[in-house]
Amino acid sequence: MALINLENVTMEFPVQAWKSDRRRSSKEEKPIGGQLSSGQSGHMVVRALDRVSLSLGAGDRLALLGHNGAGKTTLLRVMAKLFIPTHGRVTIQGRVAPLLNLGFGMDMDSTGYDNIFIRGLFLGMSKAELKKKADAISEFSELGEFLDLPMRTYSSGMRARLAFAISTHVETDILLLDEAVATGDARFLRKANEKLESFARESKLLVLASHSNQILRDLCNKAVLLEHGRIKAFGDLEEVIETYSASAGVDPSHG
Ligand SMILES: Nc1ncnc2c1ncn2[C@@H]1O[C@H](COP(=O)(O)OP(=O)(O)OP(=O)(O)O)[C@@H](O)[C@H]1O
Repeated sequence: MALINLENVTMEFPVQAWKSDRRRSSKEEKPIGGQLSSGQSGHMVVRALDRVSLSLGAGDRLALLGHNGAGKTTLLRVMAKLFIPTHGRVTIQGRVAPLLNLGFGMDMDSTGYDNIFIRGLFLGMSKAELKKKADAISEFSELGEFLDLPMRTYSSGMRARLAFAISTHVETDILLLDEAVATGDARFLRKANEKLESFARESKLLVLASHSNQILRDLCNKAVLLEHGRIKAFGDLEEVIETYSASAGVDPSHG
């Protein structure tokens, strides 16, 4: 079973007392960020998502498009239940694998090998499942003897390799992906991208945020365009890419 249902979801972040005398002419103004305003309590808030309603089921591979700060990552985090929305309802059915922040659920003082179990359990895998998969994960990470050393001794690329290897070996119904997760050296990056593609194709429901039309075209069949936290367009991927490209004044065949 794979289902995501969002009803009127609004996400506001309180921000420090904020005062800006900046004035921008409408000519200069480019879309950026969520909506800055005064919230119900009178404190300043950034409204990152504004009454978002969305219903997704098995077979849907949704691309999230939008300018910097449009709300893509916030939406993924709400779907992963890492953020509880300020208003609205989120219903998720099925096992969720969030590939949003690869560092979540890792213990820097434990060895790389132990972290396979720590992060694997955090992602919802059972001990028995992890025992079966530990060798494949170790092999995919290519960390060899380094797996017996504490993670704090790893370079950031080595940490990313291990986190990536663990996350992509989870059996899942729903995969939530932020494009920024694939990292490492050039050779590992190629291998990581191939793994990501096969992982995305196997998962029943995929939501992917990316600024690369090529990646979105490879993996997705539907799209949402967000603008200042609101859904501006939803539907066929090519049509939404066209709408976004037209509003940003760029060629849809690029990127
Ligand atoms: N923890 C936070 N505290 C305050 N504001 C936040 C927080 N997280 C996100 N925001 C704000 O919410 C808005 C949406 O941010 P989000 O990261 O979801 O955008 P995005 O579409 O993923 O952007 P990008 O393409 O640049 O990664 C932005 O205005 C951002 O400043």
